[in-house]
Amino acid sequence: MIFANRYFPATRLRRMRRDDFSRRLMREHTLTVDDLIYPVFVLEGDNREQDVASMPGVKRQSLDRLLYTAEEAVRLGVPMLSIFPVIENGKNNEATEAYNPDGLVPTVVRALKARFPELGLMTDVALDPYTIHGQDGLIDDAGYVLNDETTAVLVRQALCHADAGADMIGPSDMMDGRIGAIRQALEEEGFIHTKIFAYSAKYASSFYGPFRDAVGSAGNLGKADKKTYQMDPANVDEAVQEVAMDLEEGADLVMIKPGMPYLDVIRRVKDTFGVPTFAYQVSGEYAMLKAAAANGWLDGDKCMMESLLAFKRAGADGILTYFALDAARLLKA
Ligand SMILES: NCC(=O)CCC(=O)O
Ligand SMILES: [Mg+2]
Repeated sequence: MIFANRYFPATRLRRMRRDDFSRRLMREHTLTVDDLIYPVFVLEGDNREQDVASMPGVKRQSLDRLLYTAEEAVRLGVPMLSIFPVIENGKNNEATEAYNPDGLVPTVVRALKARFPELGLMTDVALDPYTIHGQDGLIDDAGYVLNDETTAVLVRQALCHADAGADMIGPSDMMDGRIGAIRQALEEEGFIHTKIFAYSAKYASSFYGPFRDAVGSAGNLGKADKKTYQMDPANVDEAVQEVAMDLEEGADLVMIKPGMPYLDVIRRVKDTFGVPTFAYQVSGEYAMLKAAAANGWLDGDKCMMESLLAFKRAGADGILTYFALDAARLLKA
């Protein structure tokens, strides 16, 4: 008999796997509620709630309804919400609504902070909800997204969110130099505690489709793509460079997005920098798992928990996920 492992049978790895107690003792990674960030979609107006067809279980809600969702997040111990606005009126080429102090996001932040001061709030800093063309920045006549002109608007947007009480600013736009510009402006205006959660390695992914349905930017974007500013899915050294720059410029936390198809990037970033590193399990990942579960092809709860644990194993400190409340409920049970 030929043994692949010459120590066999002295070493039987199945010995430790045989019983639940020994499996628990040797478990290397765990998922807890502290790892979860819940992205929410907010609508203008009152008493409004809409299902997102491609994201079963996810809703767009007006503020009065969102307060109940926030209350549930607090009850379950989820540390933070990430707020995404659905802008129905006021889109233009200059994205002026992005820094309106009485706009949807600042209004929602003030109301949530007043009601649930202990619940962390992150706001998205990017112009795609506010532009007619659905790009994350200002464009020139050829449709090219202008870096420095966009950054100037992002700075105004970030200050507007910080002034409303946002705990974390999440620039998701991928302009060069925007973390430094935002950090400098925050410092100058006295917002020294406002954290910057940098979407550092955001790939030009096809897994964002359902999100664009949710915020209603899919129609605006049409057939255009974001490849001149988001990263090429083929690259990983470039992600390291992106993260290095964002940290140098003053980011407090960094993100890799999407999640599950990019676990190698998470591991590389965590090992290289050892800083707070997060994954975004994006809308397309959520939709895939939900669709398979709805068909009876996968066990939805088990695959959800396994996918979230995989981010921890890959080195992530936490995960932005549309499953946050569902996972928190299971963890509590
Ligand atoms: N800036 C936020 C996103 O693009 C979210 C993507 C997704 O969940 O698909
Ligand atoms: Mg960058």
